[in-house]
Amino acid sequence: MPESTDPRDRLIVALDLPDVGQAERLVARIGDAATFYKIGYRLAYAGGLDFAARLAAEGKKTFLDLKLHDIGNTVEEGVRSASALGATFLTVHAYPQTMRAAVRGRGAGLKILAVTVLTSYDDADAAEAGYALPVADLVARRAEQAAEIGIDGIVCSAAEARAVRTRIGADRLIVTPGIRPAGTEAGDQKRVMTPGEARAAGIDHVVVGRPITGADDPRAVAQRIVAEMEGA
Ligand SMILES: O=C(O)c1cc(=O)[nH]c(=O)n1[C@@H]1O[C@H](COP(=O)(O)O)[C@@H](O)[C@H]1O
Repeated sequence: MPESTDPRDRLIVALDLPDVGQAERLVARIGDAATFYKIGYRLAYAGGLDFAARLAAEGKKTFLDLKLHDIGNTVEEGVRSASALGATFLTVHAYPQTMRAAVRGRGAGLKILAVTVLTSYDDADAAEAGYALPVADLVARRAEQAAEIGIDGIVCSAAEARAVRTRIGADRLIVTPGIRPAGTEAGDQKRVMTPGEARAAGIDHVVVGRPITGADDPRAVAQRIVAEMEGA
């Protein structure tokens, strides 16, 4: 994908809020400081899909973070339904069967992102889930498979961005959650980097939720994150 010319597009604000009213108020407070919003299943199950379609109709970019994973037919048809919502990105888990189905169901204009290993996982969590590989190796393997299958972008930690880039080439996207401006709480995130470190590692977009949604001045935090990436 060609590089976006608007630096604000690099920041995706995760609208992990309990209802559409709160999401609307946050989007209004952030104003033109952000152009791209993620709707995950906290909001999606509370009217967020209609809200996402409205945001898209108003000219914002939207990311449906539904992390689909099911039998192929269900994923393919689910992706086909989601394609009608006017979103820019949709997530699926990076299992080969799931990724192939998502590519089959993808409509024009919708990019599929494959979630490799969640940023709340470290090696011990991966081992507990039954994986023999360390997280970095699992991310690399899934990124390679995603590229072979024709997935548009990878979700991983910024710590893996350089290794992922060598495996997926320049034309696929790297989208990284687990981003924390210096001095903010990591919370349940384990593989964390700052916005500037992530940008320097070659990511295309960062996803930031609580450091913005929980801020006294969310607009100012969004502006600082964009500026930090521009300076990186
Ligand atoms: O797919 C995602 O967006 C995602 C993948 C991942 O590995 N880790 C991760 O944190 N996310 C999402 O990114 C957002 C991060 O939120 P904060 O930790 O509040 O910044 C949440 O909405 C997560 O659901």
